[in-house]
Amino acid sequence: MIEATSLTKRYGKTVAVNDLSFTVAPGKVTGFLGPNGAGKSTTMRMVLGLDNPTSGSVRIGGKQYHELKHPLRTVGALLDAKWVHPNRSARAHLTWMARSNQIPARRVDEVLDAVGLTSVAGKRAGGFSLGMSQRLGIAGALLGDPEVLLFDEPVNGLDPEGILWIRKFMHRLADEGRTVFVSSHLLSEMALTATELVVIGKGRLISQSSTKEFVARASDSSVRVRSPHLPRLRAALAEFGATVNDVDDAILVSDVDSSKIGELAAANGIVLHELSPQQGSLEQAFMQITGDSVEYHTDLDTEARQVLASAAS
Ligand SMILES: Nc1ncnc2c1ncn2[C@@H]1O[C@H](COP(=O)(O)OP(=O)(O)OP(=O)(O)O)[C@@H](O)[C@H]1O
Repeated sequence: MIEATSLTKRYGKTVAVNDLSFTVAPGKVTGFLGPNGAGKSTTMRMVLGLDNPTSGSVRIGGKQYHELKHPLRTVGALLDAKWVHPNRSARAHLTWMARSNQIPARRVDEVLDAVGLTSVAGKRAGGFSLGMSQRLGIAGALLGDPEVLLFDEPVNGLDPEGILWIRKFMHRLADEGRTVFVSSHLLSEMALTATELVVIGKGRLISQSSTKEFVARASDSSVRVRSPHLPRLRAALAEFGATVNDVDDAILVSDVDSSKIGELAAANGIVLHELSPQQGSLEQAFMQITGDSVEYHTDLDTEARQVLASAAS
């Protein structure tokens, strides 16, 4: 369990994290979502005691990082996959980490096996692909067999196979009962990976909920309706206070749900050929909810377009 309470971090005039409170529960993958510069990395660094909060606190299993007796046995993290001496082999790197943290050497082979790096364990880490480096970073995070795991943008730059591997691995760790907290600015990716979402913008909490709830709350709640009696239906809906917009051969009805539209149509003897609530995407939800909190609109718009384009292709 991770608990942040009124967490605030200032760098000079920049407020990177602003009065942020959230909890991350065990047994689930919780996504930490926000556009670039929202404060995700700063928050993760504070969880890990790498940066001190200006005010507020963050606790892991009830303790601040510096109060943990065996930090690596409580919390493991992947912040920067390339943080490895390039001439060291994967095994030598992990052995060095294990030794300096009083972790038994046999754990090295266990974690190499867990991330599928056994066959290349003797090779120079400097020659690893990004995907292999991410696996090595994850192996390092798992060395102390910790209950809590933090991953900062773990799929950045990975190919589809690497992304799928990381996603499955996160689910496996959560199924083992661990607390898995993973940051990303990739909205579609988080929809597939996380069941819970902590969403921030400009350092502030925008929402904490299940991914499903987040999408439902913000998604376009309009209903698409087709009918051979559109003028009569339009009149009945207008009387009920609904907002109606024309699209192709249908109308999009807002402010009234689909069951009410069906009842109104039946009460007026109107035939319906289609009555379909419109499902919003995580991208729409994110854009709608983050709204003004987005610091770099242009970046986010470009990014959202890319995500939507890749999802559609
Ligand atoms: N060491 C620092 N000194 C000064 N400003 C910083 C420092 N670290 C972060 N910031 C600023 O704090 C804000 C939040 O940055 P942070 O890196 O935490 O965001 P992020 O959500 O992780 O974004 P990204 O995905 O781009 O890394 C940004 O405005 C950033 O410029």
